Amino acid sequence: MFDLLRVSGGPTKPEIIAIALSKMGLRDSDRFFDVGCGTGAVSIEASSLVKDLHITAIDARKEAMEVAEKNFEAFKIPNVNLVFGESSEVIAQAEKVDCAFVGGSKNILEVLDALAAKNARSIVVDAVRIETVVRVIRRMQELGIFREVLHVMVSRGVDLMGETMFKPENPVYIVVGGTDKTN
Ligand SMILES: C[S@@+](CC[C@H](N)C(=O)[O-])C[C@H]1O[C@@H](n2cnc3c(N)ncnc32)[C@H](O)[C@@H]1O
Repeated sequence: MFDLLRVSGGPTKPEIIAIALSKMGLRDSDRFFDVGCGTGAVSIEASSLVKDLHITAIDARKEAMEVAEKNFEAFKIPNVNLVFGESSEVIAQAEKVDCAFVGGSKNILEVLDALAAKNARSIVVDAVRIETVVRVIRRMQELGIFREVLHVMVSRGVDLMGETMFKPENPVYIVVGGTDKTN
């Protein structure tokens, strides 16, 4: 997982992916959308959790597409549909969406509207800007799909003269919603 090829903005930190996917409640054969997939790290981890996951990984950057494609090949991820374009438009064309991880904030309100229109069971948004978090919470509340919001801080141990100190990473907000209120 940590030999991933990188692209700016990614990969999402493994600890954040772990929390986000624990909130997702993936099930076998789900149709999972990785919105703003970047390196594809979230899809790669998600595919290890359940059987027969159908992944649609979307990004609007060519360089992210190239990196994600190589990572999916290297990690032998089956059932991935890698799509270049604007996520809200791609989601609107989809037949079914069970779960979505949203790691890109462009057109976030349109993305949420499109996911809600598909009755997505679980939507997990990862954001670092507080303005994005507020917009996402408000829209999810308007759509009747808001579940919870988390503020996650991770400090990583680093060597300091042969001993260990902790260096904090920037806080990340995880907003959880969807039609399923039980997770
Ligand atoms: C922070 S990076 C995502 C990192 C990714 N989760 C990973 O682990 O590598 C955000 C990505 O979302 C993409 N993005 C943002 N908004 C988008 C949208 N509306 N549609 C498609 N891609 C989008 C950006 O191009 C960027 O590659």
